Amino acid sequence: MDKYFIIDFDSTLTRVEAMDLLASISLEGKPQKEEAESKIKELTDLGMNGEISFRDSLKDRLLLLEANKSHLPQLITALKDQVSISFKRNTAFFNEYSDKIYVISNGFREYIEPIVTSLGVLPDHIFANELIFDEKGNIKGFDENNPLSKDGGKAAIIRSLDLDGDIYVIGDGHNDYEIKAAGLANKFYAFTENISREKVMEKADHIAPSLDEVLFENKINSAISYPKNRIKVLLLENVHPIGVSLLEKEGFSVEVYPAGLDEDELCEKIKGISILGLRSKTQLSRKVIESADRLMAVGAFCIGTNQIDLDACQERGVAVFNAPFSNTRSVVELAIGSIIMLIRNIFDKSVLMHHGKWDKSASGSKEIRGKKLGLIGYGNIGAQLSVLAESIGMDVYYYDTEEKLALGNATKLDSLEELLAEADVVSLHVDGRIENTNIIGKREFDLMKEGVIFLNLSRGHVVDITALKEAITSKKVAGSAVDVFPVEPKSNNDPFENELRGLPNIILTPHIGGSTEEAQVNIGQFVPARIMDYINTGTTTNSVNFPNLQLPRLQNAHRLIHIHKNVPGIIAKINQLFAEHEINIVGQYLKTNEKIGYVITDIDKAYSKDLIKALRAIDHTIKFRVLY
Ligand SMILES: NC(=O)C1=CN([C@@H]2O[C@H](COP(=O)(O)OP(=O)(O)OC[C@H]3O[C@@H](n4cnc5c(N)ncnc54)[C@H](O)[C@@H]3O)[C@@H](O)[C@H]2O)C=CC1
Ligand SMILES: O=C(O)C(=O)COP(=O)(O)O
Repeated sequence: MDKYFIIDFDSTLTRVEAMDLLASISLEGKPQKEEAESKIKELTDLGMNGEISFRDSLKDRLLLLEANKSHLPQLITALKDQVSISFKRNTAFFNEYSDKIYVISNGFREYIEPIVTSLGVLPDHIFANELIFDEKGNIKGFDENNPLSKDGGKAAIIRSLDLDGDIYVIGDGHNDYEIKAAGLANKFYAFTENISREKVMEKADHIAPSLDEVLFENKINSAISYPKNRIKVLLLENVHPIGVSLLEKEGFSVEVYPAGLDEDELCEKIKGISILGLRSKTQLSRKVIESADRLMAVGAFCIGTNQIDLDACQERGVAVFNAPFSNTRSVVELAIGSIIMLIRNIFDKSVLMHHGKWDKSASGSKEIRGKKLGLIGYGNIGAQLSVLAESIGMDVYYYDTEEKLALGNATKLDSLEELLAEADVVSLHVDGRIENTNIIGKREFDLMKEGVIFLNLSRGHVVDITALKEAITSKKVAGSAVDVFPVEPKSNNDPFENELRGLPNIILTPHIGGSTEEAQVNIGQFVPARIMDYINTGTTTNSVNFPNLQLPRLQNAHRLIHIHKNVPGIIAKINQLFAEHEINIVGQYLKTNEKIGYVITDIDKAYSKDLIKALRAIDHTIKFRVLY
């Protein structure tokens, strides 16, 4: 059975309503511009939602336009730029199916024809209204005999075409749905790439956020291998709205959840999810990863990735990305602020003041100038804190298990013990690997100077909390700032339980080291960009568990992405298959790490389904996908 596609013009084939655009051109410089434009928009919506008759809407809008023939070339040029993105990328569909595609619009042929014929639509497959001009070229009305100027006009056209086959209508308006309502179409696709009208979506057989979705549903080759709206994204823990909107703009179906989820909840929720976004709270365990059936990528919208079982992700071919330095500065500023507050006992004094007590005294209050800051962990945060602390007069010492360049005048120490004995202020900035559990406990506090200031803004499990409590109670530690805890509440509605509560000169903060607007915006932009690069091109730059490959944009080729266990001979097997299928390789990129191999092969356009089957069947294949 042949399939016919009936496509609407305004807000479907183009991103805008042509009449709105014409109004902005014809009313340019006129005092009534603003008022007229908003009335035109209102009338368009009323008509599109089926709340007033289409004819009335059209008539009233034309009157408000005050347009002239001379405005049309400008309108056509502007509209060419406004062809909907998914239509623009699917010109192959228009060429291949030209005898099956009709554009039926209540708009006007004068501007529709030049736009849609340039896409490949045949002139006699375009049905639209026609303008009437007066002798000065002013638009004075429309041809009232044209069926499209009347309500039910689209259905009348379809009836007259008498098409022999299945009819699929793609449009954003109520008048498109009317074709289906008249029993003249097999399916009505509500097209939502440009505008989503609730009333129209309610009536639709299928919501199509892009033309790719319609083509995919009808098993027609589209310009992209898989419609983006079918890729489900789940974002947990209040990811910044900018991150949400970037992923939505990309066309993914995004669900957001404000808090973390525990293991069992996540095992359920992760089903069907292709991209998971989380922050420091959500534990992404092996059990969760094994419950996932479509997971391709994980975005940690933070620095730390210790909450994610990276090995399990790797074994399942799930690439993990993070934002390694988007909130670094925020943590550093909190550390500097905390050191000054603690060394002056400001918090306790402030609490006393709130209780009406005036305790003016210099006893126990010091400057930070000339004090020794001991940094444990000299990574991104440690190193930046080193620079800032030095610039306000501290003497910086650091200890890192890896060889690190000393910045400014910082002094590298060879052991943790040396550092603990030296520092007036100890600040922890190690990563959250499991081996770092309780690296600071009773023994380490004992090694510190009397009256030391101690900060942990890294991860909760690296400090033995009971030992810290004892060190504070015994006055060994004179002040402490703790931002991270072995157990943290799942959301703002859950209580905070910890034995450090109520101790003197201790600043407790709810894991907000990275919680500044600047940092969250940075992260919200950084992580989606990495994920989109990965999904669209296979690029793995900044992935924390995949071999890092920066790939060129795909041009006129198919990209085959093969992830496999790193065992000998896989690449040979892949290439042998290409040779057997007489496939010309345009480019090939390979990188491995200890566990997996990542091979990207760009090939000429033609390939058979058998080749894809054979590639998937290679032993030790973890994941395989095709991009084109
Ligand atoms: N409180 C908060 O909101 C935030 C906390 N963080 C946490 O801060 C920590 C540091 O972050 P970055 O500096 O970006 O990480 P990084 O990975 O750049 O630096 C960590 C450094 O610690 C060193 N290291 C690891 N174990 C060590 C040990 N036992 N002894 C001495 N050195 C050790 C590593 O060699 C590395 O140089 C991480 O745990 C991260 O998760 C990060 C951002 C915000
Ligand atoms: O970036 C990190 O590693 C942090 O600890 C900050 O985590 P958050 O995004 O606040 O859950």
